[in-house]
Amino acid sequence: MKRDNLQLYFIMGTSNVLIQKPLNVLEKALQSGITMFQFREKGPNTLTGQAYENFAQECQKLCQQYNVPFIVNDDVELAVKLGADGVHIGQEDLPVSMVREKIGSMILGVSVHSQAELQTALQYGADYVGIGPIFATSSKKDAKPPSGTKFLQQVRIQYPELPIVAIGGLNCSNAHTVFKAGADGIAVISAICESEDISNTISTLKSFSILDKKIKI
Ligand SMILES: Cc1ncc(COP(=O)(O)OP(=O)(O)O)c(N)n1
Ligand SMILES: Cc1nc(C(=O)O)sc1CCOP(=O)(O)O
Ligand SMILES: [Mg+2]
Repeated sequence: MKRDNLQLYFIMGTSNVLIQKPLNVLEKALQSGITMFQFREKGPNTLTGQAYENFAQECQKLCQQYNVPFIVNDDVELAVKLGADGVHIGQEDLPVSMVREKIGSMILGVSVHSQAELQTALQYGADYVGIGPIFATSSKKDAKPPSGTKFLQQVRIQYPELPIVAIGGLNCSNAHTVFKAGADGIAVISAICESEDISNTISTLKSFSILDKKIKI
């Protein structure tokens, strides 16, 4: 996995999309330039059983068409079954060591909030870390209190080459703060799911990254 893949990491499940069809939102986001996708079917009235698996597969197929990595949140068995590109886990999920054993060389993303969690993630070969919530979020009901950018800045100084994605309450008005703090990218749900103009939102969010700045020069 390259650090560039984290530039604009879109996370979505059916409960995040109220008006449009979830697959239409994903396709529009892919057309508009998201660089990574996480299937996160969590929250109220979520799909289960075969419908859950079918929806995951449809998301995966779309990601493959646009050559964007397809990452599964939490569900390691599903990721292995579908041959996903990777898995994202947090501190309440299976231990990092166990997940690495189950997924082999697939991409492994781990949420970290402290030095201890970071060291464990690195010890077992996390490919990237997720740091958040930076700002308040309404998309994760059990989210920790907003952390701001201090920990993110510390981790960047400590590990200049580590792929880091920031998450939690990020939008077109505040995303610049996390790129400035050293994040390679941002992970968002509501900024895209609730956008009235997905294409414009995505180009604005990406414009804060150094990758887009390099292209413009
Ligand atoms: C990119 C990214 N970062 C953090 C998270 C949060 O993971 P986790 O703490 O396991 O919470 P859930 O998403 O499982 O509710 C994430 N999913 N993605
Ligand atoms: C899935 C998730 N994880 C978080 C964390 O802090 O670990 S915050 C979050 C929700 C992000 O959604 P939005 O972009 O709508 O704030
Ligand atoms: Mg999790």
